[in-house]
Amino acid sequence: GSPLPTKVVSLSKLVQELAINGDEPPPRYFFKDGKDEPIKASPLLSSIPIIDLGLLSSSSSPSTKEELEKLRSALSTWGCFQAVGHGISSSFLDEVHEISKGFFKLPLEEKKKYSTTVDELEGYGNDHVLTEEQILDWSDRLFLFIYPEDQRKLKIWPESPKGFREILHEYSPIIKSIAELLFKVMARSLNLEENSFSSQLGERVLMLARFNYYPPCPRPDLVLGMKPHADSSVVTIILQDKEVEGLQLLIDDQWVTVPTIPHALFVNMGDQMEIMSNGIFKSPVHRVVTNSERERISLAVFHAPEPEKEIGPADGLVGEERPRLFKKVKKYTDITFEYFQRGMRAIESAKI
Ligand SMILES: O=C(O)CCC(=O)C(=O)O
Ligand SMILES: [Fe+2]
Repeated sequence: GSPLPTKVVSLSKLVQELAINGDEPPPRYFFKDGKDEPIKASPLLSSIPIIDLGLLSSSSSPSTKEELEKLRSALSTWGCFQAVGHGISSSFLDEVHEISKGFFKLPLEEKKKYSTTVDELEGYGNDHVLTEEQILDWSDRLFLFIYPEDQRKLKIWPESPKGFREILHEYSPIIKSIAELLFKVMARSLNLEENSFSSQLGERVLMLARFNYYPPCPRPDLVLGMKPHADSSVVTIILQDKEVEGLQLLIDDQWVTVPTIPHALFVNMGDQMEIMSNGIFKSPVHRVVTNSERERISLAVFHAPEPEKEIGPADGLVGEERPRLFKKVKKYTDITFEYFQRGMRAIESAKI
């Protein structure tokens, strides 16, 4: 299994159960106490970069070079981009979205067969509660490890809706190969050897799928779907809801909404990529807001190194003009959960 690093006091109630009657959310969910500014977004001043993966995967042509430059610039300013030209059919992505939705639509008793427990990360549930003060997120989740393949815990892979498992088995290698392509082109964009990042990560990388379900919330001004955080992953690849926005990025101290682009994949850097790139690529702080009318569903896939691998700034990125910013880290994800629940950034602990 995947034991949690810190002592978990309890599991919180499923948000879906709280959302049924449209009652006022309990104060434990109030991210804002009503005294400060309510939760809102600022207008997006420049748009989030859109990168064509098709151009990046072709061999050197002038447009590949241009796209690599665009990628480097996107990752060193925003730390994220919308990926198009990824080669996955729109109908398959729709199927992935539909089965995710289908799972959360199942009766509660059916979903509870896959429930997480106090000492497991995997499964269906909600926030693991570490302290009484912890502010809870307005979302339910289904967490499943998809790699290493021989560690898939099929007994908690939902049997319904029909086709769920098959679709996740099919989606997993596709996302894995996109991540592998990204590691290569990210290295190339920094004039490094193609395997500079992937060789640090090892053969048996961990990949974790998180299906996020955000029910409508009667108090979007006070309650967040997911608290501000940066991902502890190397990269995260998200299939966003096609219709309902909710993801926001913290850019220059302002929260800006990520627009939905049907069938694009939203890619963001995690802290471990910020570390490996010696701070050149940014791991953006983001959050998810709620809305009172519509539910929202997303599927995030997190990519992490083989657990015994130590990762650190790539050699080619450390020099006289660019001092080493980070220590080497190992099992980085284990430390981040506690930082997150305390509202702190784990990457601070890796800084020299
Ligand atoms: O729901 C989303 O779009 C983003 C979710 C997220 O940030 C996460 O799962 O870490
Ligand atoms: Fe995230």
